[in-house]
Amino acid sequence: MIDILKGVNLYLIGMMGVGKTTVGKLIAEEIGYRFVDTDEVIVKAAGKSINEIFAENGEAEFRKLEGDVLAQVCAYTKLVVATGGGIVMQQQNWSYLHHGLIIWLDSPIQIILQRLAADDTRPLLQDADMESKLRSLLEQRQPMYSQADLHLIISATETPEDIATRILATIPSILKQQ
Ligand SMILES: Nc1ncnc2c1ncn2[C@@H]1O[C@H](COP(=O)(O)OP(=O)(O)OP(=O)(O)O)[C@@H](O)[C@H]1O
Ligand SMILES: O=C(O)C1=C[C@@H](O)[C@@H](O)[C@H](O)C1
Ligand SMILES: [Mg+2]
Repeated sequence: MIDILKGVNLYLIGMMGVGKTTVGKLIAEEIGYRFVDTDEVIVKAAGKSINEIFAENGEAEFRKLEGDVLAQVCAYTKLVVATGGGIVMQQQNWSYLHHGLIIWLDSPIQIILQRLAADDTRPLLQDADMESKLRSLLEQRQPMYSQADLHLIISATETPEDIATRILATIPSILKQQ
């Protein structure tokens, strides 16, 4: 795997809670790549949580930081990059994502709702009606996510290890198409 990838970065995109961070770490470990999470880099650089950045600086500032981090990250090779769920909405970010292989982790909203019901670390989901909020975000983002090189629909019973294995098994066929 490591040989056929030739150092090309893997970018995981998709909605909040779909498992980009969890699965990304497993893939990186498996193929000997380094793991980077754009959300984690932003939090470290800003010295505050994502909730605090949204509350104190606003979403627009968060999106600017996110774009800056992505621009820096794509200068490196041999990375698995877990991105924030909204990274796909800035057109400029696609010029960076297309430097690597883009993998869309997609799962039914009900699965995401179950996972994030008790999680208050995602400012965009601090809404009385989390389900409607998720649906409306997905509706806006779906056309962008669908520009990925690989679209993986995740079922409720698949473990992060299953998903990582499925991604790695599929990569050779996407590389051939390119
Ligand atoms: N396949 C899975 N099965 C069960 N739980 C999972 C699975 N993948 C992720 N989780 C759990 O769901 C939660 C969200 O996962 P994770 O943080 O990896 O999502 P994310 O896509 O990185 O979200 P964000 O865009 O907000 O960063 C975590 O608690 C994680 O342990
Ligand atoms: O889907 C989104 O817009 C977000 C997802 C998270 O990864 C964080 O980047 C932040 O909570 C925003
Ligand atoms: Mg994440």
